[in-house]
Amino acid sequence: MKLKEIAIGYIDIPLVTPFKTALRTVNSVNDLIVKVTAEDGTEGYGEAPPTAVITGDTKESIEAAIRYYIAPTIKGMDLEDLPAIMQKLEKCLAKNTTAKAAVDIALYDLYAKLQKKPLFRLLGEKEPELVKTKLETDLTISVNETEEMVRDSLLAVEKGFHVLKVKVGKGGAKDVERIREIRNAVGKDIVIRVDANQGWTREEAVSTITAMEDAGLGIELVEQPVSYHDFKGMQYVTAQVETPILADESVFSYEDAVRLMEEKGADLINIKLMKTGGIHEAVRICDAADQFGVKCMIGCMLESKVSVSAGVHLAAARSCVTMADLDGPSLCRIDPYEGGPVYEGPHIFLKEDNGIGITGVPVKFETI
Ligand SMILES: C[C@H](N)C(=O)N[C@H](CCC(=O)O)C(=O)O
Ligand SMILES: [Mg+2]
Repeated sequence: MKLKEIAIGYIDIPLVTPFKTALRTVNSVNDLIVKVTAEDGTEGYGEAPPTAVITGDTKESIEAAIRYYIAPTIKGMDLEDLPAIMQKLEKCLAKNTTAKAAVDIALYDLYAKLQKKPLFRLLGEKEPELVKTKLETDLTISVNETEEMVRDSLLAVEKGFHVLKVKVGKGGAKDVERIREIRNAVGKDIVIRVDANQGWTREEAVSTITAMEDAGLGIELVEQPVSYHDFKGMQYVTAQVETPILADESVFSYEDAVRLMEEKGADLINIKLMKTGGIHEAVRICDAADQFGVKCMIGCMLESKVSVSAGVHLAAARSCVTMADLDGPSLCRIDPYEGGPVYEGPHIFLKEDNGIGITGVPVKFETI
């Protein structure tokens, strides 16, 4: 069966509240959606969020990569030979991981549908007895003035979330105050993970995390304390503090992940499909994490339910994935799609529908 057609369109979904990190502020999810169609009319969907501050990929660069490089390279290829398509996708242009991820996800969705299997069952064939059918995601608390963050944290707990991913990285001493006040408000049973999004220097990271430890704030982990450039800084912070360090912006590829695990640049890895260029490379990172005995998070950018669902399927399929930061759909004001994993507060339920499970995508597509 050949890949007959590739089409693109856009979705624009307002957020419940502005999303604020040490790197950016965003008010809506404005993403490119990809549709791939097989000769028999079966369709697969993918999504590309332009997260320029992390991946370097903009709306314009994503569209150009798919329109002028990826689509002409893979159109007409044999869908039964997915590895061959993935190799062409990887090699037709360097970097551009977001555009590659959107197409990779759409192809996996289509491939699993043609195999008549849910994607998580297909990806979980290595260890079928360990496949999960239910996940729990955290909810992100944007970085703001402390009072607002406390209010948002209490609201999240009221909605049933047990794990908060609190954005910091805007002044070490202020960050300790933010976490202290949130801990006082939510109590000791709520899990707090902290994401600095590269906002600290090495020294600031160590003093800030140590202050949180000394104050007994019970932090589960700290994500990406220093710049993604600063590998030695990641090693330094990981060695100096007790709290586990999770690498996010430092790890895009399999090679990044292996170096980090070999050279102790972090204790844990946040795998995001938009950094890896899709499921294909993310699976390789999971295989490496299995070998090193390192636990992973599957995370997302600010994305809606098409691509986040692909992350959900991968998280369900692999036992090295013990943490989910897959709250994109929870941050959106509406869910415009039909089908896909079911979100109920913090819980995500996998269904046995073929592929990713998304059936209705309200987007005006242009065939390219
Ligand atoms: C949305 C997710 N919970 C998250 O916080 N992801 C960020 C990057 C999001 C973005 O800027 O689009 C992260 O883990 O750093
Ligand atoms: Mg992060």
